[in-house]
Amino acid sequence: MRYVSTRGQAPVLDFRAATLTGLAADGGLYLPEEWPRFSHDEIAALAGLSYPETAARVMLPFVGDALDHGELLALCEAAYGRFHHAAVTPLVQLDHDQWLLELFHGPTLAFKDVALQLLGLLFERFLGGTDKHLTIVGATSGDTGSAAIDAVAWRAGVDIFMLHPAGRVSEVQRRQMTTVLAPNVHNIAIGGDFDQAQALVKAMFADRTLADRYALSAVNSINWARLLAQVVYYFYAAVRLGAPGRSIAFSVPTGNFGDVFAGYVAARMGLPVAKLVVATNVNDILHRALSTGDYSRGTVQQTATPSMDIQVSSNFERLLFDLGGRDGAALAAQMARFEASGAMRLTNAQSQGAAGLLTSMRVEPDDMAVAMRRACEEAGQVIDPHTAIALAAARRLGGDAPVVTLATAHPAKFVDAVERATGVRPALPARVGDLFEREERFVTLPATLEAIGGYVAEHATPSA
Ligand SMILES: Cc1ncc(COP(=O)(O)O)c(C=O)c1O
Ligand SMILES: N[C@@H](CCOP(=O)(O)O)C(=O)O
Repeated sequence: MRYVSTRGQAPVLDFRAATLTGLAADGGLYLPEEWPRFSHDEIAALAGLSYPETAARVMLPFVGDALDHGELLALCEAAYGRFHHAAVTPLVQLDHDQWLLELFHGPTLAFKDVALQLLGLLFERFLGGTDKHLTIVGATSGDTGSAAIDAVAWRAGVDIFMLHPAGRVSEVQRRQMTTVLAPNVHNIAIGGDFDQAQALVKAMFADRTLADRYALSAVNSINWARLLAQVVYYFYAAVRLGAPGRSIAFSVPTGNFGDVFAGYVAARMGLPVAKLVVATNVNDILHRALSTGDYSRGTVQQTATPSMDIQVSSNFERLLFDLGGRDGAALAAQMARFEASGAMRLTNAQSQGAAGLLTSMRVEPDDMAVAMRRACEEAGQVIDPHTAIALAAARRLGGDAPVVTLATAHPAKFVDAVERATGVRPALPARVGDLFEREERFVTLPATLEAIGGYVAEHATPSA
């Protein structure tokens, strides 16, 4: 399988190189040259497989000769062996046609673990036997950071520099990152919002001297391997609910558009997906783009769903590329317009293509709180605020097919918002129970390339 950049100018790579590279050298994002298709029978054959077995089957067509089936399966077994539920991502029924897919049973209690536990192992595997040193630079609005740190802390040959917006992540989220005191972990709080952190990460990749000298790599969903691992749970859930014999809808709390794009990939591979509901909070750029064609940045507002406080959604670029005829030059021009002015319009092909599968909704804070309360009172489920955004949208836009809402985080990560809405104060699982006693370590830096790039250059190890 070969990987091409959405902006058409970067070298075409294989799976191993795309995984280690992260962002493409032309500023674009890597995508497979074509979508592998699963037949009806191949999807049916996933029934009854364990999560790691499903993962290996679904991902194998994408890895080319980087790994054979046995090697990929062994990595999946190791990654998902760290989850605290036998099903890895269990389904919970709320009522006759509404389901939750619990994605938060990994080490850091959010869906990011599903991809990052595997990505950590892929990095190790692909670097094994070389003296290459990798420098991961990442941005987080709360959950990617801790999951990535957990996945690579203490590993030889890798340093991680993780930027988070100071004061804009929950206390649990911050402590999950800053209490990991491994020497290869560097937490940086920036004065700014997530969009600024993400822009700084992309600017570091654009500085080719820095990127090449330190072999920069990504753990955000700009890295294709992140998304690939997230495709798996769409298959896993849909097959459990009757696919390929019936279509399943998914509702996804959306910020950087990675999770929902993974659902789009599953549909392109042949999974019968009735629809994908893109649920946003008041930072609604994606809802506006999908409902009116206007992709224009607003100011990031702080909400009770901090992980979705994002106005520039990296992976939307992948969707626009795929729906717009995979024309790298045209997409590069469209993105340049957006980067220069903060606004651009979707083409007819992009809008109409999206409308065939995606529908969207902006969920207001009160409706989010109602969704939390209702899940608690009617189904005995305490859900986190991000999940509640998607559940509120699922109830409004679901339609006839069964709807699976992705439950992206454990409610104890956002304990104050959950308590306000439900009166219940969920406890952290015992495995992270001493989080508030642990020592924290991070630096605070201005949100400038000079400050952040300088810090990375000072503390990173040059690649061999
Ligand atoms: C708990 C939670 N829900 C939803 C999202 C949004 O997911 P995505 O950025 O893939 O759209 C995030 C952040 O990624 C998150 O941490
Ligand atoms: N919500 C995310 C933001 C980064 O998204 P990613 O999927 O691109 O890593 C977070 O929790 O950090």
